[in-house]
Amino acid sequence: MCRCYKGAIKSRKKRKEKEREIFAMVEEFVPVQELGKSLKEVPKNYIAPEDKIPVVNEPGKSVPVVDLCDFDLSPKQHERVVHEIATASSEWGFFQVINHGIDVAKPQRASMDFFELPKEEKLKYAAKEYGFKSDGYGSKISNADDAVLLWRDYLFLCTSPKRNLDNWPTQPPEYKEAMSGLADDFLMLAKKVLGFLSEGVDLPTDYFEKCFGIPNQSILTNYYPGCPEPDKVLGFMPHSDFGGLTLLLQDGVPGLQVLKNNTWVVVEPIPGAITINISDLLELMSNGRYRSVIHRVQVNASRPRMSIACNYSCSFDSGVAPAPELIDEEHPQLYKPVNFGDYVQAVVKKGPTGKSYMLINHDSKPEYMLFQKH
Ligand SMILES: O=C(O)CCC(=O)C(=O)O
Ligand SMILES: [Fe+2]
Repeated sequence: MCRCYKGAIKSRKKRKEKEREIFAMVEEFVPVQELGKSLKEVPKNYIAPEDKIPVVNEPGKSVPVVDLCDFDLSPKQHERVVHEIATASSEWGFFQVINHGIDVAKPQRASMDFFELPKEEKLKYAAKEYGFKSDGYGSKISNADDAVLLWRDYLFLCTSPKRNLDNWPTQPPEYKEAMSGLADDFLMLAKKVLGFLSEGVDLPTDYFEKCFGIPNQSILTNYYPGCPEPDKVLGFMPHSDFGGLTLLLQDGVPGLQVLKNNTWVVVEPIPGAITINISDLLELMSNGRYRSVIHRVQVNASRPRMSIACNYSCSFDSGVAPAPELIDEEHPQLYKPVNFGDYVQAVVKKGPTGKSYMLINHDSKPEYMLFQKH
């Protein structure tokens, strides 16, 4: 056996060991939905650090809304959409789309019906691993000891390249069909948006889609129960998304906030709209032209809130690098190429806090640093 082959086996083994440690088995958990029913005070391990950043919700300061006109776009409208999406993605990292042609009511109803099932029924689908590798119902995403617990339960589904429908809930009966339909619709919409984003930086329409290759897509449904002390906890800690592009359905209850000029801006829940945000890989691929921005979720005293977040990224063994076409004297290379699997492991190990890691040092060791450009 040649030396490099032995070396490859050894490093594959090491990587598997590392993965096992990070994506460790999930211990039994109490759904937050159950805690919320019985407690008058929140347990200590859910109390989030105090945040001094003010919240603004003024008219005129809100995430841009882009009208997709059911994709019946004249060349002029097409140009407008490209311009609006590219501007929003570099200034906000977030935008909402309306008239996108996707039926969002069915998957939202089916998901809410799932979370309203008795605890015993939901626990049949309890996630077996932390992180973003196995389908299932759970509450904790990271196994880091110091990760603050979120006032949130979730249902995670892998939807591309493989969909293991046998693992998906059988209740409510229409769940699988509704969510599988949403996954297909979101794949199509994500590809169209990637086309607009490519054109927005003068690259061929299929440029970013090709960079992602066969998409790795997942759907994370977040359920934020009403909370006896909503000001002490967070539904989601401030974080940036680690994938390429996130497509999100809100349910009409406010809660999502995005960081803009050091203030939290509420992302208004527009009925039927889809919120889209640039995630870390696309910031990296676009060499910083598009920004993966920090956001968080606040919870309510009495009303639960539900969101459905769909992550579009590349396969775990892909390497991702800034587009050479977007590097020149005026725009020096800001990021080091990264292996997506390593990147996700680093994020899961740390838990969803702060700006995710971006590889910015220029040697070849996979060393992740907190990225602090913005
Ligand atoms: O619940 C929301 O509105 C946002 C959730 C989120 O940020 C995420 O799933 O990454
Ligand atoms: Fe997020």
